[in-house]
Amino acid sequence: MHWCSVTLQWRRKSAKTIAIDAAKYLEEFRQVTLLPLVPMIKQFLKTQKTQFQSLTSLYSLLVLLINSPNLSKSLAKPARTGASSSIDFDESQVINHGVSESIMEAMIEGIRGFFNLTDEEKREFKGKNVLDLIRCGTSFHTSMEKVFYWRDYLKVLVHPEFHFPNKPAGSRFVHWLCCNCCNELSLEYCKRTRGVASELLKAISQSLGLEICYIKKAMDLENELAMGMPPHSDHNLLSLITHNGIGGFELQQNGMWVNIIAIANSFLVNIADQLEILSNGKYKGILHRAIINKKVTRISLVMTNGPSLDKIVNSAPELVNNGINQPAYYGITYKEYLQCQQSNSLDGKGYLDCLRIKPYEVSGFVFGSQ
Ligand SMILES: O=C(O)CCC(=O)C(=O)O
Ligand SMILES: [Fe+2]
Repeated sequence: MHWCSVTLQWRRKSAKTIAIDAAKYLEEFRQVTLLPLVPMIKQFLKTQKTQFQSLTSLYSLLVLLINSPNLSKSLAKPARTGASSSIDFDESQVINHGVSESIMEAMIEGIRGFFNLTDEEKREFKGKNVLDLIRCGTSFHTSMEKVFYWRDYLKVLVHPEFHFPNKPAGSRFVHWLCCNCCNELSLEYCKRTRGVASELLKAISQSLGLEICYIKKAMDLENELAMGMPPHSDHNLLSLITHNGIGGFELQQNGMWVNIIAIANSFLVNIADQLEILSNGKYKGILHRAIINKKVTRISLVMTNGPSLDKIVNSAPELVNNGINQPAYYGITYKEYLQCQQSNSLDGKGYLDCLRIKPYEVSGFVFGSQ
């Protein structure tokens, strides 16, 4: 591919960090509506290490930013970055990279199109969790900031899975799930910039006196595997799974992902979340994922068996009312569970974690106390 043979040129330039003091901003720009400083992200950030661990190839996030047109009037002094003794990537530029000017310009225009959407239109992408697949918002972490940043952002996970907003409608910029996405601008841009990053990492390996592919190998970037399904446990009681013999069904054991080689004509049986609740945690919803590769088509049939939709699933009284064990989960209907789990991005056992009762919440009883 042509971006593999880019010649790299480095040019140093001083970096600017743009910061605006909110009070000063108010004074100078009373006519401009102030962005809400109300915390937008108060939600509990779940530990989502699994998602990081699971990504077997370069984890790429595309961050698109737009700044206020009046920004320059109230710039704080550009922050000085610390003295650098080696190449500082915040201060470097690469040219002759092979990504065409037209793609770069069209991306900039596409970004403008996204940020010109009304708040209502963007609402569905408003961010909650750091690892959301698509997340837009304002500033950086508004509930923590004394100085806030006059920028709106859109962050999308673009590799190993490609995600992109489907708005503004009709734009080449957007990701149409239903058509051949290979021609799409944003996908093309991401592929090419990832290629540039890959070349830079080779150059950096060499500059450190290491073998050319050292960083790629050390960071597992060579792996051609892609995520078929990220780590999750199933929402139901029991799942029965069968495959076309390609493998790729993986379970986590002692912190490692293990590929399960299925016996011919067998079903893989997955204990799922409702069984974990019912058994009060004696059975655990199995954390699993599916891995695919570029070469072969993988087919799986997953038969999920769950309770009735309106059934409130609680831990079985026989397992909790014996004076020793306490209920470990809040009960909700299977329907609610399903709706919540399926309308959020899959993140390990995140949703089940929300239903876990913390020891001090059980009728004032604190485990370990007399
Ligand atoms: O494709 C597979 O092997 C598993 C798919 C899966 O985990 C699911 O659909 O919940
Ligand atoms: Fe599953």
